[in-house]
Amino acid sequence: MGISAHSDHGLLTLLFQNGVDGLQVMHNGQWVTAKPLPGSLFILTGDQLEIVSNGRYKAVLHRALVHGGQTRMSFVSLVGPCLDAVVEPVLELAQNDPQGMKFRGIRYRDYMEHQQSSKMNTKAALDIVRVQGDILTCESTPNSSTEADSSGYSPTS
Ligand SMILES: O=C(O)CCC(=O)C(=O)O
Ligand SMILES: [Fe+2]
Repeated sequence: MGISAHSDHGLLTLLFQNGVDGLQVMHNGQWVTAKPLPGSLFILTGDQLEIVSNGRYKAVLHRALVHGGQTRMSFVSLVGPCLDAVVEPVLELAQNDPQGMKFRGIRYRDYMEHQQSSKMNTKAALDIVRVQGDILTCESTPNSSTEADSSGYSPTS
């Protein structure tokens, strides 16, 4: 099974492959084949980890290619917060970052629905929460679930 370039919506993804190449990760602007070592698990960083770490941990862009002749199997387990959790950068990380808060808070369920309803397109889903231009300072940043709720975000817009 193949899948086009994307990052996963959760915190971490555990991935176990059957030994047939196909998984590639973007590294320094190039696709690199992540060779499955026998008995090993791959752990991929996801979008929620990028948000909560204020961008310190980047969600890894990855894809899977299929090869004729060999059957490739991959078992995927996504680890994420509970669906109603509002995910936002850890305050201390944002305070220590010269760029301040890089993401707005969002309910995980809304983020997931947004990502699933859009065309799988690299890491574009993160743009819905990315703070652009008007960099927020930690003092003025919505940092509670009630403020995040009133952000005007709509998963279908
Ligand atoms: O086929 C793979 O190994 C990757 C699957 C994947 O990226 C996903 O399910 O999100
Ligand atoms: Fe994935």
